[in-house]
Amino acid sequence: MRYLTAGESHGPQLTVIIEGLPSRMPFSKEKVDEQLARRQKGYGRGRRMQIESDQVQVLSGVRFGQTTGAPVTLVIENKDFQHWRKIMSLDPVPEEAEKRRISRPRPGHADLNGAIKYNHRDMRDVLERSSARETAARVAAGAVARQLLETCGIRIAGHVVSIGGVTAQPVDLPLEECVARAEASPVRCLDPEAEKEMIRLIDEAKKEGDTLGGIVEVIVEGVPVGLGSHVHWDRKLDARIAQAIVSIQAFKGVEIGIGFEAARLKGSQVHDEIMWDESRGYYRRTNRLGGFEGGMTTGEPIVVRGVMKPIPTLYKPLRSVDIDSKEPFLASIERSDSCAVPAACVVAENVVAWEVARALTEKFSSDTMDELLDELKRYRERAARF
Ligand SMILES: Cc1cc2nc3c(=O)[nH]c(=O)nc-3n(C[C@H](O)[C@H](O)[C@H](O)COP(=O)(O)O)c2cc1C
Ligand SMILES: C=C(O[C@@H]1CC(C(=O)O)=C[C@@H](OP(=O)(O)O)[C@H]1O)C(=O)O
Repeated sequence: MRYLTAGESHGPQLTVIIEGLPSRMPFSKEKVDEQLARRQKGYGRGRRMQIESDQVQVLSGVRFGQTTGAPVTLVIENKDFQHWRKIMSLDPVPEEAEKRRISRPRPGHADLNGAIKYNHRDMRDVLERSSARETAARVAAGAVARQLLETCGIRIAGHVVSIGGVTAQPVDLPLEECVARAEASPVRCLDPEAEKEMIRLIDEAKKEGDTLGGIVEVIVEGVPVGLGSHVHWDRKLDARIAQAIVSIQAFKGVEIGIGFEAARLKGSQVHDEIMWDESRGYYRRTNRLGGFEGGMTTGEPIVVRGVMKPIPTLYKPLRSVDIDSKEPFLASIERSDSCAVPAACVVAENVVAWEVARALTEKFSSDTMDELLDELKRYRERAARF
């Protein structure tokens, strides 16, 4: 399974082409739209989210509620495009291009590196594609992968662990309860006390023209043992998930299970003892390693965390240099979010869903959904008897 995304933040639309899905997989446009709507929510977002109401148009690969096995094309309209027609024109509009040219790169954004690399004197040509608007397309692809996982009995949830240094107390709840609590929280946080403080901090940062980052956690339950492989670096599923997380705009770090904490603990405090009983087969007494050993799933829940830096566009801008005059200036101000951690949590869930679904289709015959389900069932039985 693979996909490509295309589209600019203020261009007419985003496009995703997904290739390699099994045929005869149940496909619901509503379920994709549901994930897109979740991504648009979250306390701390800017005015753009009031303009957009993301929904997919399904242009290929689906018929009568099922995939056909052909590439699936999804399109998401940028409603904001109507305000940017001149600025995003395909034809030359020299006076407009000069008037709206961005020459003051924002620290922390792709502006300057991208302008030098692609030789653009107008940094909008970089900004438009580096923008996290593209995450809508990735969530759409992930939402399709999620439907594959659902059919295989694999469930996924995400929540916000911290914002601006305020950390939620850990909770030990069934997955469904986590989902319900996260959905009800404006910051997708499971701890009501931390939630209040996070909201206060976001308001404060916004008032000061500043921004906040944080940490999100994604949990996947019901995965069979042995997805991914120890035999080669680019088949390790934990590594693929790490790449998927760090590829989300503004994500700077990733932890699997206890992650960085493992550095200060002894082996006896880190590794998960192996147990067996008649009803469960093999299982781990604990799950500190977040469901992975040797790049393969252990069958315990996958637990992965991602660290998001604060949004780089500041209403109280940092110093930068104008690329025309080379004079110091305050960086450009673009309309912006003050905290997008809750929204990014939904992105993280969906990019993880994609990687797990891809690993499933690599392990099992997956031309058709029936073959995949059949092999998965037999494999689960074999693993239990092993
Ligand atoms: C959901 C989401 C929303 C974002 N919103 C903004 C924003 O409004 N303004 C901004 O400057 N950066 C925003 N970012 C982050 C930038 O897109 C990102 O920092 C930039 O592309 C540079 O990439 P890097 O931080 O990964 O190096 C957002 C990121 C995500 C995941
Ligand atoms: C459009 C989205 O996020 C955008 C991501 C983003 C950035 O620089 O990454 C900057 C902002 O764009 P704008 O200036 O148009 O408001 C965000 O709104 C979205 O998430 O759908």
